[in-house]
Amino acid sequence: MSKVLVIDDEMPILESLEMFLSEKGYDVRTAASAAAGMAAFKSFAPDVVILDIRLPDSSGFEVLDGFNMSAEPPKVIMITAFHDMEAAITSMKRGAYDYIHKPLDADEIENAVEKAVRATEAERAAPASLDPVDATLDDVIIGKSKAILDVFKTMGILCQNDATALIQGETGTGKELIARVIHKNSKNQAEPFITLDCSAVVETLLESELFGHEKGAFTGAAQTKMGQIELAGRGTLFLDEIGELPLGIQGKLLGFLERREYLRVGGQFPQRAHCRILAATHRDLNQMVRDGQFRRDLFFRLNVIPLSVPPLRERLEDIPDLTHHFLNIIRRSMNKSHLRLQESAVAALMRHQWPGNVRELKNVITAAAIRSRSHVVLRESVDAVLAQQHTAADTIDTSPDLSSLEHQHILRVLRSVGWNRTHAARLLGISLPTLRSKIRKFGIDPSET
Ligand SMILES: Nc1ncnc2c1ncn2[C@@H]1O[C@H](COP(=O)(O)OP(=O)(O)OP(=O)(O)O)[C@@H](O)[C@H]1O
Repeated sequence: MSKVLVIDDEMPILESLEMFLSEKGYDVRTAASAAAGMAAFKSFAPDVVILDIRLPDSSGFEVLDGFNMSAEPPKVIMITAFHDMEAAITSMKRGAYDYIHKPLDADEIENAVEKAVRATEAERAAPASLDPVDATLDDVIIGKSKAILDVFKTMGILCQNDATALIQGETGTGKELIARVIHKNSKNQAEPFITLDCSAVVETLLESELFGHEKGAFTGAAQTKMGQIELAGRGTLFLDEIGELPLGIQGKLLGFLERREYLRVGGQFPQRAHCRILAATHRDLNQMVRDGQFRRDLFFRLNVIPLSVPPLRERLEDIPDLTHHFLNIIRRSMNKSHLRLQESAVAALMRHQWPGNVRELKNVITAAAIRSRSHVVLRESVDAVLAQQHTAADTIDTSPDLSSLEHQHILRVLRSVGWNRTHAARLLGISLPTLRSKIRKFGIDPSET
């Protein structure tokens, strides 16, 4: 039988909670002060404590700190009479499991206690030994599926030479990560790796961004400026979203790839370049060639060694390893070395279709971990994040408020592209800076997944 301790100085609350929770099958003790609460904690060893923030002899926060210093801290549900933002934030920051305000709602209390008990049980059921956090979490590509092993093979070839390559795959499949890893394993690894997102720069500035410009080349060109090709030195220039390159610049890029020479905007003397070009796109460049939107000759010139990254739904068997990897990253960034995922949650992750691919998986695990107030990310937290995503994608909002519709729609599009702002801006038909300002305006956050 799970044990619950209630600490509150209001007798009616103590009595009603004792009766209510006993009826629900819990072993309940009560205490009317901080001192009595600490004494009961030591003798009774509760699984869950319901703790009022205002107590006659001390603050509930100090009692909470005391519990958290014990060898086996209980799950603490803080309660307060005030709708107080600061108290709620302080409680969660100081390690409370949940926060509820008065007047107490029976269902809310029951749900919170049940969830806290389940979290405790999951923690006890989890293996005692922890996997050490891997030192190499950055720039590693996780996966053992046949599909990803094929990608590794092509990468191996690309690491031995400096051939141009085109990396194709849906949004969030890891194209930039792959480019970075190729660079890190190539002979010029000490040289720069520079990313230029072709869709994020307005057409008029793209040429100068790529090739640089001479002083006075156009209004506002007060100084000679190096382009990304020059800045990359003997390293790698990663051209992301190459499918968005305007046709005029496609011709100039082709000329550069063939001669390894280029002119700065407004320049007369060709510059020699040494960097390697890796390009990526989520679009079907073959189709774009057929539609006359992408130059055939440039496509063949880029696609010397094609590398196609399969969507996550075609390599679901990689999900357990990816999940483990992202959990390690979260452990490190949240400083929670004990964090782990309930085993049944992985099964739930393997049933999802992942339109936003690996980026979406990473976001879902992060959101579930942030929501979980225990060392174990419960399956129900993962389900809740996935369900929320699903609902947001499917529900037709009937709200008459235009601004909230805009907020919802932007959120929905961002989710559908795995939070890739560039793609979202394109789908929404607005510029990237406009999208950024709307994200700020509506306070949109990836943890809202
Ligand atoms: N196989 C993998 N192993 C580990 N992390 C991965 C893997 N694939 C993707 N990621 C992670 O997922 C996120 C998205 O990856 P990345 O930005 O490389 O995708 P992308 O295909 O370039 O996306 P986009 O087309 O939207 O630009 C990154 O945080 C990346 O580190």
